[in-house]
Amino acid sequence: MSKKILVLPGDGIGPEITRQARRVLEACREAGLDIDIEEAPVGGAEIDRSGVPLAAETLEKAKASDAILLGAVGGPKWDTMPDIANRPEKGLLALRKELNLFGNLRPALLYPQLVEASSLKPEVVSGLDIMIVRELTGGIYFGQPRGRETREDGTRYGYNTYIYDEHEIRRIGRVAFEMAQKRNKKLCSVDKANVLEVTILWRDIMNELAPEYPDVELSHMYVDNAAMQLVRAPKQFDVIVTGNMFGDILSDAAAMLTGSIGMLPSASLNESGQGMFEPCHGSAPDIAGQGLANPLATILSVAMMLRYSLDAPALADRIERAVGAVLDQNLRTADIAYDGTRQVTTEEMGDAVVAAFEASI
Ligand SMILES: NC(=O)c1ccc[n+]([C@@H]2O[C@H](COP(=O)([O-])OP(=O)(O)OC[C@H]3O[C@@H](n4cnc5c(N)ncnc54)[C@H](O)[C@@H]3O)[C@@H](O)[C@H]2O)c1
Ligand SMILES: CC(C)[C@H](C(=O)O)[C@@H](O)C(=O)O
Ligand SMILES: [Mg+2]
Repeated sequence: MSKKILVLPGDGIGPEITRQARRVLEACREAGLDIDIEEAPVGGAEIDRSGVPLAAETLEKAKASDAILLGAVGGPKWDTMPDIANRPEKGLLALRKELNLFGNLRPALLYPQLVEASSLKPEVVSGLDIMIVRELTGGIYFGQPRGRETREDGTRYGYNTYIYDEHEIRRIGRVAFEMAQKRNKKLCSVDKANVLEVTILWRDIMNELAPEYPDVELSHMYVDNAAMQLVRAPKQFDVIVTGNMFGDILSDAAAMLTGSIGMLPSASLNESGQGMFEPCHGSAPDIAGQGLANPLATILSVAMMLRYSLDAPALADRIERAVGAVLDQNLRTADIAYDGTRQVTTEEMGDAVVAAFEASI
């Protein structure tokens, strides 16, 4: 039976980058992948259409899909909406929560052709290959109580709750240990256990899991130090596991090691292997509609979809090789261009990846 793919372009550069990624998906269909592709609005685009960031019928379609490809949501047009619970980002968070996509994989891999595009020295980043495993459906993003209120004396205050229970920590811990087993067998758990009780529990649970994975070397690091180490000596890391908010921040920092935020794909998975695949970056309103956006993070997210949700690892390899081939041809979107390379538009980059994909076997 055909696998169902739901494409949610979203806002800003979302439609531009998903258009190119969808072409790669269609090239996979030509190559024999049995898929049906459907598209729906989400985020600001859906607010403009129906008043809410995620329509009930889109959520139902998402639940019934084998995999979802999402561009990005949000933008200045909706940033002043007073009710944060109805902003574009809420559509994305609701999808993650409703589909129970707790396991977020964010691989920061430096293509050797992009060593010079990174803002760090070549010797610091060359050969970089890190996997950040971010917990995605809990922590301070979803903890209750939360709100903004005003005291009797007129002082306004806001609050959120940073909470994890041991089951949530254990299940993301297992994802990370298993990932480390398939890689270089080093796992660094990032927390703030010197200050926050919730992360003392996080550290305890990681330590409790460790004996089940004797081949994996577990270490712990405070998040402030981890941010520093990521730019000082990133190659010390293999797999990093951390909570929702720390993972959000550290993955953007890791993105720059790979040359650009436009290079970092992601997979968000639930226990049954269903997944949502999206670039780590946002809707980039500053460059939207100008053909400047790098579609490679989204295209590489399609590769992750094939590997993690559609059981088509050979096609995933083929997409990743096609991206390498395009970089070998010296083609670069603006964010990764430098002297001696040829700057291309979002669409030209898509053309080149599709051509390289079709030319390979
Ligand atoms: N997953 C998502 O949907 C997601 C993720 C992050 C931010 N957002 C939303 O996006 C909006 C903008 O957020 P922001 O500016 O903080 O972050 P952003 O990631 O959208 O942009 C940060 C910077 O990186 C650049 N950039 C991002 N993606 C790029 C690409 N593919 N190619 C070239 N350059 C790229 C942008 O031009 C900008 O200068 C906000 O509304 C935010 O909430 C959405
Ligand atoms: C848009 C926002 C809700 C989202 C997050 O914070 O998770 C984004 O920054 C990301 O990294 O996917
Ligand atoms: Mg983010």
